[in-house]
Amino acid sequence: MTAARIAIVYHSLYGHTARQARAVKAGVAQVEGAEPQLLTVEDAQARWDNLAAADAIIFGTPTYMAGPSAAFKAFQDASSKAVMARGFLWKDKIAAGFTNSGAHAGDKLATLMQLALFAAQHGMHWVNLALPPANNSSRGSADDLNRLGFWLGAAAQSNVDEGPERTPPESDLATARHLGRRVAEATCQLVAGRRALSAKGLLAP
Ligand SMILES: Cc1cc2nc3c(=O)[nH]c(=O)nc-3n(C[C@H](O)[C@H](O)[C@H](O)COP(=O)(O)O)c2cc1C
Repeated sequence: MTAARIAIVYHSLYGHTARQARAVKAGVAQVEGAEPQLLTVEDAQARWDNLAAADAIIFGTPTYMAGPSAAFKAFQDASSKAVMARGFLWKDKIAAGFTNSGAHAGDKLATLMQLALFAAQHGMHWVNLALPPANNSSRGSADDLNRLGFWLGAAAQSNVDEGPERTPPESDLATARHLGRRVAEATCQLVAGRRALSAKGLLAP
């Protein structure tokens, strides 16, 4: 069986989003046949061929000033020349996203929307979170999966006076694992479907 290759490209200045990225990777690794590869934005810009060979790319960045961090944006901008101009190399790959910030809302939605638009510019298929919003009733709690109530991707909140060994909380890391697992499942289905069509000579070039 051909493995589904899933790259996770992220930036993290202080380590909090890096913890979230490792949780996404752990979720991918839960799915048989899925091979995660964790890359910082700096690594990724030295290994564009790795990303071109991936079946899915999950993008992760802290929310800084209501959007992706400058380092993540530099990676996005570099992809114009290294990916789009070289022949739309990410077209038809699966994409998803996650972000982490200090405030509970913190304008994280703006970051996830920017990541989804970025994926659309590359012709990728966006996979959402598919979890009900939680922590929104008298029976809810901050321990709930998707406690921050996002749909487009996985969100995490890190207290600004605590290091990454203490924050984000386990509920946000579990939400990140959920996203990784969901992307891995969707990617394995896509890879298997393409292989089946190819065997029948029905896959469009
Ligand atoms: C330049 C800068 C801008 C920030 N802007 C936001 C923001 O718009 N919303 C928010 O909730 N937190 C904001 N924060 C807090 C960070 O998102 C938060 O500390 C996050 O955990 C940092 O992630 P990192 O450790 O992966 O770098 C900002 C922090 C910095 C340094």
